[in-house]
Amino acid sequence: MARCVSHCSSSSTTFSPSSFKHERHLPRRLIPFTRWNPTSVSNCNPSPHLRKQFELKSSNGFPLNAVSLQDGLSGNSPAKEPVLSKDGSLLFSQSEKMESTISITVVGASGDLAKKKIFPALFALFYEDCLPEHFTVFGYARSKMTDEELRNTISKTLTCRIDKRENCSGKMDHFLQRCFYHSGQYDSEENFSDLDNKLTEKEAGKLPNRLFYLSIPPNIFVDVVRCASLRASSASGWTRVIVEKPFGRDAESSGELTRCLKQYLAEDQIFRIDHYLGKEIVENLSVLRFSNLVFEPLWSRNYIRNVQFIFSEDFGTEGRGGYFDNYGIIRDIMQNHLLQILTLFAMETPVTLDAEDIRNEKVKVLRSMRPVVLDDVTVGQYKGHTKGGKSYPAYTDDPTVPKGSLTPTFAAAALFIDNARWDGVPFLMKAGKALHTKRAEIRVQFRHVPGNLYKRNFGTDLGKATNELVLRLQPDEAIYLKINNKVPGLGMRLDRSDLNLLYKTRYSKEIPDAYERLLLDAMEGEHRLFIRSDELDAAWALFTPLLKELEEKKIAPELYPYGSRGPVGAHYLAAKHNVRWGDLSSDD
Ligand SMILES: NC(=O)C1=CN([C@@H]2O[C@H](COP(=O)(O)OP(=O)(O)OC[C@H]3O[C@@H](n4cnc5c(N)ncnc54)[C@H](OP(=O)(O)O)[C@@H]3O)[C@@H](O)[C@H]2O)C=CC1
Ligand SMILES: O=C1O[C@H](COP(=O)(O)O)[C@@H](O)[C@H](O)[C@H]1O
Repeated sequence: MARCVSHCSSSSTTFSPSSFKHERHLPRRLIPFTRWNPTSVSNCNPSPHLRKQFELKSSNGFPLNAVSLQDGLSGNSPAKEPVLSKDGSLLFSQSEKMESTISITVVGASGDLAKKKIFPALFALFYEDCLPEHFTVFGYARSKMTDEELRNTISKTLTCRIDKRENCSGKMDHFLQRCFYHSGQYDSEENFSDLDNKLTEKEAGKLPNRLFYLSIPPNIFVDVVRCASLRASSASGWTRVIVEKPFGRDAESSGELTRCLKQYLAEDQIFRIDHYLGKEIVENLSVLRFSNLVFEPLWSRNYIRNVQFIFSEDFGTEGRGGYFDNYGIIRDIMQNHLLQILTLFAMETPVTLDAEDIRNEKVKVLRSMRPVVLDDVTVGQYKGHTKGGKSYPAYTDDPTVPKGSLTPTFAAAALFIDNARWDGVPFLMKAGKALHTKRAEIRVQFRHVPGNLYKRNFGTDLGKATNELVLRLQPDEAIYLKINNKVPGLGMRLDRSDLNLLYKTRYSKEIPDAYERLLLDAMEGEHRLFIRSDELDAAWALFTPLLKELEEKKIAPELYPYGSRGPVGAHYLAAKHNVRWGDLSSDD
């Protein structure tokens, strides 16, 4: 982060804060409810007329046009307040209905994430008619490439998510024709000026809105934001920046990064992405809790014994060892993905579904939590293993990983929320690479039924008699509840069954990738699924002391074989808190 510090200090005298044009937000309640159709949220497909009027909908279901029209005030003229008609709909003058366009610049377009996730997500949005009529996609990186070469590269990863989709190849061609490439350095204002010229040309006099996606290593975030803000931000529309993790390595470096970004951007222009927040089941977590009477009353220490957040991958760092070794599994998965889900799980009912109301509740959870302590953590690292004649490498066999590295590829931790709702309930996290399976899930283990009448029928293992609610994020999205029931017949034998909502059998429509939802929300200016700076600070405050201690004390991770269930230390940790990992139980 040393570079960031120098930019910050030098820029504070040179540039005015927030060179990007600030956004103005229309209070959500001013958006006419008659036009909010929640059932169409995931199904863009607006009529061509609506698309012309920029009728995008975010995952919250709000139409975009209300935002884009008022965002599109030209120059520095003061914000015009929207006028409400008698029926509550918004009135705009004809001159304000200027056609707008969005330019999406993927910075780091030659990289892995851009190819694997960002371009395919943009194409999927285009395929589903979720992008506005006028849009352009630019790739930006140092690699030399022509427009055609970029199109060739990204065409290899574009897929119509379901086979045999109509017009897929035609739509791909149309999409690719909107994709362009500009080669430049990340710290060159001149190169960003050239990009600005190209963007302006493609915007063809329409109201320009610009979205930059920073799909680059974090040490160049601030350079890019500086150059883009000074040379390539929109003069009259909005400018927004999506920032990929990692947001620093600890509280200090993250705070420094935030300060540097805020030299050029207002908080509402920054979209800190955590792609787990865009996953379907994570979106469903709040719906499950707050729209079903049967769950919310149980959602507390009175009925819940423990909650588990589990992430496992059945492959190692493969190719990303260089990045990973500087971060480790706690920063890569726990401090962000799992902690974000935990806050959504544990938060109080927000006042509304607005981004600020939700994020306020999430911050309260984080601030009520105890910092994680070493005694409540176990770390591991995978070692080489041979199975069925096939050899699997150790983490330290990766040529980009320093020999003797102590970086954990596995961690388990117990966390606690010291508030009235969750006092004493262990929230366990477990995350690991090169394990026996790939999955991510939330498991909620409920308490025993008091004075259980059927104790006799369960035998001695009362742990099995309790209910467990599982939200499986991946693979095969599902929500299931383990219940006890009687085996049919004349006897009285009890069984354990799943009430199972398995998405693939319930819904024929395919589930969008998390990046689709998040990109759409960023275009809409919807921050609900992005991380606010105070959330980030609070998240780092929980993990920084632990991370420092692990590094200072050079804690050696427990080795576990590639493809195994992880180190045995995770079981001791769970047992210490009277917990059994649900994913390892025999009836799962
Ligand atoms: N890949 C993934 O699955 C995930 C990635 N991320 C994050 O997203 C961002 C992008 O990831 P990913 O695409 O894997 O990253 P890459 O390492 O592939 O980098 C992206 C591009 O940045 C340029 N670049 C790479 N290293 C440097 C450097 N040291 N200095 C200057 N430019 C460099 C390269 O482009 P060129 O040389 O052409 O300029 C490269 O193609 C990172 O912040 C990463 O942590 C987050 C979640 C998952
Ligand atoms: O952010 C990251 O996520 C991926 C896992 O994402 P998923 O959506 O495939 O579950 C992980 O592999 C990577 O290490 C991490 O940086």
